[in-house]
Amino acid sequence: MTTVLHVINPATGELVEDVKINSEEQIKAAIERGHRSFKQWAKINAHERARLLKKWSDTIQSNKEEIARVMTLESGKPLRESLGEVDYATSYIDWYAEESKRLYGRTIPANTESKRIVVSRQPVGLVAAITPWNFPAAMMTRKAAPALAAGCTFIVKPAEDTPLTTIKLVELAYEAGIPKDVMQCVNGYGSNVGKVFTDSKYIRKITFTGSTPVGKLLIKNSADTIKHISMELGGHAPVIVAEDADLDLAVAQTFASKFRNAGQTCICANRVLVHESIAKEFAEKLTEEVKKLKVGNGLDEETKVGPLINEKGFDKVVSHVEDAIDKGAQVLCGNEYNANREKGYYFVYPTILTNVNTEMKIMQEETFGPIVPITTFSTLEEAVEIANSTQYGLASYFFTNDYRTGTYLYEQLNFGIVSWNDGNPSAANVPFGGMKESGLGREGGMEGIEPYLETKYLSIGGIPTGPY
Ligand SMILES: NC(=O)C1=CN([C@@H]2O[C@H](COP(=O)(O)OP(=O)(O)OC[C@H]3O[C@@H](n4cnc5c(N)ncnc54)[C@H](OP(=O)(O)O)[C@@H]3O)[C@@H](O)[C@H]2O)C=CC1
Ligand SMILES: O=C(O)CCCC(=O)O
Repeated sequence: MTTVLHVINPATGELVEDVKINSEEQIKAAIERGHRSFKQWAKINAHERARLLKKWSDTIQSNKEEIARVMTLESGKPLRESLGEVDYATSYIDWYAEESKRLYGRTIPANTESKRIVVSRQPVGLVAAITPWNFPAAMMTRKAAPALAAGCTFIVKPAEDTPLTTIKLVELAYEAGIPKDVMQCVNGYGSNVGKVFTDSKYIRKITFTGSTPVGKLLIKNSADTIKHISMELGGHAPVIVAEDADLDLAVAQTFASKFRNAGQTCICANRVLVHESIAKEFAEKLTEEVKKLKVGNGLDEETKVGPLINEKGFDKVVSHVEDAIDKGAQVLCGNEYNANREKGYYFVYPTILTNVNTEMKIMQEETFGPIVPITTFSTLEEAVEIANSTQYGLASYFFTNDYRTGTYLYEQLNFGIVSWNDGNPSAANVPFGGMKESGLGREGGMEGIEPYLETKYLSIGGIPTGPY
């Protein structure tokens, strides 16, 4: 039985570092420490918690280049994107440092003169987070920051492919003065650590970003101890380009959405629906841009698209492309690979497919790769029907300059995120999250701290109603 995780650079297949796997006993001991430290941490006043979070954010920023380099080495994303992710990660810490000071309660007018009613918020307790490999920094901080801001203690298990960024972020939290038992990191295989987390009575909340099947399992396994849960799961984002859309804007924003992190994001454009009158022009313009993308090692400054994370991800992407071609799709560019199973690297060249239909896997499942399937529609009703015909409900995009079309699409699309003429809706100040099988709860914005809080009310009776 192996005792380490081999962290592999997906651009070269070379070992970056070995990370020790924590034993079940070590994880349970970490959980107990997190539980014990909760009382103390919850008591610290909100301004002090905010100060420590701000210091953590500043400490991360002071180490930005080093963190970004580690992120690129373990995840393969282009260095410029890793640098951007460090900023994105600290934006959540900064946001929740401020929000911690605004966890207001309220009073309720009582139904008798002899009573007073006060409502307050308190932290849920020890929070366990399981994070994915596609955003190793931001997915951790957008869970850790609201947890700590609310007064919860926190324990995280990063993805086995990308533990190094998280380990570094936790070290920097200690450097910033956050107590060791308040934020902890444990490493191991998802199924093992996940079970220890869900079985523990000390963990009061599980927060997860990853695939829908694992999310469902965590929900089921959390039932025995009735944990709070937040689930940010898979997506299958439609892009609708209406007849009157600004075509250049639609092309540029679809491009931006699709190729971030080589298409390995849960909100990236997964199927593109273009009005039949402009589909040819849209596809040609997009192909022209896509052909310019340089695929390569993320450390190379020219690289715009890095490798896929691993063999499993590569196999899924290739199977979607092959299935589409078998069923009649045409390739406008791409459908080329530079992969070596023995050496362990998997590059997929950005691919555009047309003549796509809803029978193809690529139109039904999350692809997580740099592939753009384009299909056409003739009426908006038809576009909405295709867009909504999925079990997912995370992000959706549309392009139109007509406010009536925009209002109609916003109201009809069953997605937690609806993005109008905008390919990048992510930000720390907005409620990110999905409907249907894309998840439960929201991360970011004022909504993102709610899942870390319990509501408690105090009913005071016996208050004299006459002269005192
Ligand atoms: N919403 C999103 O942002 C993401 C969506 N996905 C989707 O999922 C697909 C598969 O990616 P994959 O990496 O396998 O996703 P997973 O859901 O398997 O991995 C995400 C996290 O969950 C952990 N995990 C895995 N199995 C369990 C388990 N039984 N109990 C508890 N935790 C577990 C993983 O740990 P470990 O790494 O040790 O397995 C990792 O930390 C992708 O192609 C994509 O479609 C993937 C990642 C992020
Ligand atoms: O893909 C994901 O799981 C993370 C969402 C990225 C974002 O916040 O934009």
